[in-house]
Amino acid sequence: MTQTLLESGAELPLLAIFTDFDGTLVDIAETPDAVHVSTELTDQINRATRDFDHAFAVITGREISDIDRFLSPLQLPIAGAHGSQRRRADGSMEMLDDALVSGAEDIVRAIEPLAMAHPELLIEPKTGAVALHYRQAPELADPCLRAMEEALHDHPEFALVKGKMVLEARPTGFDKGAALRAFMQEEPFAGRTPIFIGDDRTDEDAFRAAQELGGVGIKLGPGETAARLRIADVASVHALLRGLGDITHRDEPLLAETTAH
Ligand SMILES: O=P(O)(O)OC[C@H]1O[C@H](O[C@H]2O[C@H](CO)[C@@H](O)[C@H](O)[C@H]2O)[C@H](O)[C@@H](O)[C@@H]1O
Repeated sequence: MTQTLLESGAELPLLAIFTDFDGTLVDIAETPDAVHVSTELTDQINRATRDFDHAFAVITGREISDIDRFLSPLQLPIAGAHGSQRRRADGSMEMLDDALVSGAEDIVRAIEPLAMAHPELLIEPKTGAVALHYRQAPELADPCLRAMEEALHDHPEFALVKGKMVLEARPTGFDKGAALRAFMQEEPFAGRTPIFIGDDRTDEDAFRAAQELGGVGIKLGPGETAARLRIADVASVHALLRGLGDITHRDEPLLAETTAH
């Protein structure tokens, strides 16, 4: 993509970078807590926030507190739990309705019997959302689906979303696309060209939103997608962020000017 932007002869627009976390910034691991976050990655994200004038945000299915813990000491703008939690660039939080918080707690209670009968299953409760993981027991995908569908039957204010070996309940009306649009109305994102990088079905809303706002979606890995561009793997995402940062950062030009003699 860098090449395309440069070859077009146009000036590189000011970019707003949005990225998914699991499967995009870090490789997928066997359990949610087992992901590896290197100090190189936190250093690189720190540098990216500077390169993109702080217009760098994570839009994830995880809780905001989870991402803070993994990327400590960084405190980025983050949309968590698929957009139902949001911390703006100025640090202020968008508050979620109490009814949705207790609705998610109800859903946890409804699926607990299945998880207790099968200790390989993992419930990840979130503020205003719930994930049911079956990576350790793929054969339980169908019973998990039935349990989530039944739990959501009493909670039409929640939608079921399917991720990588996980079923999630998130409040209707919230998704990663809506979160990206909300960021794009605020400083320091407003007026910039959005790029969203993600790897999963739940990222499709954000690919579309970025592209409708004049930017581009970049899908990691195979599979049908609305994203206009693809990238191979997590290492390539890190390289792309580095490369874009290098050509964007105005104080440290990638190419030094030559002195005429
Ligand atoms: O939107 P994302 O940042 O991609 O988050 C999606 C979900 O990621 C986590 O689960 C996934 O990653 C785990 C660790 O690699 C893996 O064990 C699991 O099977 C995946 O589904 C996270 O636990 C969820 O809360 C996120 O919604």
